[in-house]
Amino acid sequence: MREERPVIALDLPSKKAIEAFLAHFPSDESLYVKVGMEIFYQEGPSIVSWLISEGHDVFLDLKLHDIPNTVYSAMKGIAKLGVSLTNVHAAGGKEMMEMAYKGLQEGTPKGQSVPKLIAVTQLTSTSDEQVKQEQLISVGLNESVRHYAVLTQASGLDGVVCSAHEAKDIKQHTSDDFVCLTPGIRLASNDVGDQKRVMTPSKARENGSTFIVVGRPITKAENPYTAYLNIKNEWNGENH
Ligand SMILES: O=C(O)c1cc(=O)[nH]c(=O)n1[C@@H]1O[C@H](COP(=O)(O)O)[C@@H](O)[C@H]1O
Repeated sequence: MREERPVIALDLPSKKAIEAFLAHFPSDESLYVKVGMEIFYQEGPSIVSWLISEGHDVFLDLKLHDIPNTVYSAMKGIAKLGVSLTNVHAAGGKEMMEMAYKGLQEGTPKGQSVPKLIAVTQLTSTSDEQVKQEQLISVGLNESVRHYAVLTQASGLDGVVCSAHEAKDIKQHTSDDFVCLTPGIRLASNDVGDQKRVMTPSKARENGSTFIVVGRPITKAENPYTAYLNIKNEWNGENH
């Protein structure tokens, strides 16, 4: 089911910076936030428990990619943190993804729900040219993304990270309820930055994204709450 709240990427250097950022939002507003490498490697798991205790849902984006046994053990630990969603790289392979899922299931404390698990196909900062020339995947980006999505589903995971450009094709080759979490979201007026495959919130909705992830257009905005609402309204088709 489509998540109505854009997931805010908390790509900030410290808990203090996150506190200052969240002060722009009404204190009773429950957000869906993403904890990624930048903040996790500074603050550790306590940043996750703090955000959850503040009433937010957390996507823990650590993009695990290692041998199956290491990913299995890491996921057993992640399962204890109470996050709603987490991820691995599909390039780690089917056995790694299956072990990641097993780790999450075994590590989740009784009575809690198992976090959703998704796999990164091709990063939204990657172009077709890079896929062909740097990764030597001659079939190109679209086919590589589709292949990873089908492999991810066959590994028992809930969905993938992809760009909104590929979401429609992925749903056709997997199923309607297969999660397509799409970063690289920009309003027509926003800077693209290092992203290559970008799309507006309304187009992402049309293409079947389940979640959109938005960082700098909100975190670097003069008024983050207004920027968040603009994106949220467009994502929910409420712009008139
Ligand atoms: O897994 C992710 O969240 C992710 C995958 C991907 O392919 N592309 C991508 O941009 N992301 C993350 O999504 C966020 C996008 O941030 P902005 O480009 O600032 O909106 C960053 O935190 C990235 O780490």
